[in-house]
Amino acid sequence: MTATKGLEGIVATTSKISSIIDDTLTYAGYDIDDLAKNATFEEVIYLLWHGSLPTTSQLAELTKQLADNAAIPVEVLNHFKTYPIDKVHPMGALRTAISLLGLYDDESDVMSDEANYRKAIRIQAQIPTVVTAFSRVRKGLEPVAPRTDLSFAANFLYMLNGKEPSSIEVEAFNKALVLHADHELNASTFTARVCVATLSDIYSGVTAAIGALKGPLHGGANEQVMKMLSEIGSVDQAVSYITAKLDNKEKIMGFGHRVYRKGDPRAKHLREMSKKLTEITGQPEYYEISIKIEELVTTQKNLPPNVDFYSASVYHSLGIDHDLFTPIFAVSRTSGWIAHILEQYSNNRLIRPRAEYTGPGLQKYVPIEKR
Ligand SMILES: CC(=O)SCCNC(=O)CCNC(=O)[C@H](O)C(C)(C)COP(=O)(O)OP(=O)(O)OC[C@H]1O[C@@H](n2cnc3c(N)ncnc32)[C@H](O)[C@@H]1OP(=O)(O)O
Ligand SMILES: O=C([O-])CC(=O)C(=O)O
Repeated sequence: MTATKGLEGIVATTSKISSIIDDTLTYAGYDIDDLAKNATFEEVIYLLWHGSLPTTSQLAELTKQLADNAAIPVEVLNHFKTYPIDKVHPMGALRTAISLLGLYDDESDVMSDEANYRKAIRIQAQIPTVVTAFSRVRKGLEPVAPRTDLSFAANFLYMLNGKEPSSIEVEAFNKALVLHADHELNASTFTARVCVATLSDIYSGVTAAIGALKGPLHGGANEQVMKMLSEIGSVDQAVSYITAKLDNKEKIMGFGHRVYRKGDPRAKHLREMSKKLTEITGQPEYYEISIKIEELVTTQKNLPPNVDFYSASVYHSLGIDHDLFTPIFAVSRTSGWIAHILEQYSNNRLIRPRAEYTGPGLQKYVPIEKR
């Protein structure tokens, strides 16, 4: 038995949900470029969960189900108030809150297809409420109740800020949600599938996935990108900052990818949005610094930006706190995690690979007084 470090190139499952072939990303056969330009996030949820785009009535039904289930139990809201609020990262709060939501769901451990679909709706509907309510509670503000007349993207920004977003803000946020929704067998999705392949419940699968997304080599990179942009501060500082990091063999967050070689097709949509939004907010430097970093890292390391790179300046331009960037990734990726969880249940086998043993040879037990 020989191990493949990081399981690189190992095909671990079949899936109908999304594919990355020759650097092209598709959701159920639809090119991400097409979806990013045309689709709402609600349509993408339907596509990932059902394998086809919804009709008008199917979309209306899903939208209503999401709206009807968006409120979260008061116990979860009260729980936030018990957290050591100034020390808690919102990804830790989110991981705990999704687990907690499972305790208040009467169907948490009911494993029928119908119950699993109802739980899927509840989790997808409630995750924006959890993220936005936590954000407000930690600032001493009252949570804003979800509205039933706004789109998923608009409702998130409304619950976060307590005021209706502009159309360009909704367009940008919807696009970001569409672009982050699914990505084949990335680390957090694999985690979710491993978890539920033991026939554990959906809440456990999503909680486990949030834990995996949190790391800076995966979803946590977007917050780190913003930290880097803030540290650089102006275009003329970019060369010395990036060169020093690369000379020091440090990774530049938001660059590189395990699967893409020529580049991440999602990045260009966010680059375009970043340009537009930073002009509107009067902070074009964040876009200009990003462009300079891209030029440096692609020429010096031949590494293109991934989805996390330009999402940072997009979310910053929407006025979103930097430590909410990764929870927002989770809000979107929940749609993909759930699609994969349901697919795993539908054709399940325990996921249990082997390890190549590299420890000592056979030892004889030595009594403690003789060691
Ligand atoms: C949504 C997402 O999860 S997208 C990814 C988000 N993560 C990041 O942006 C973090 C920065 N990027 C990385 O750490 C990596 O590119 C990963 C984790 C995304 C992919 O990593 P892997 O396929 O395991 O590649 P690995 O980390 O082994 O890197 C291969 C080589 O490229 C270098 N490299 C990879 N990414 C970077 C980077 N961002 N900056 C500088 N060098 C890099 C490595 O140092 C390594 O060099 P070496 O062979 O000289 O040691
Ligand atoms: O696929 C990956 O390894 C990481 C990624 O880009 C994603 O999860 O969107």
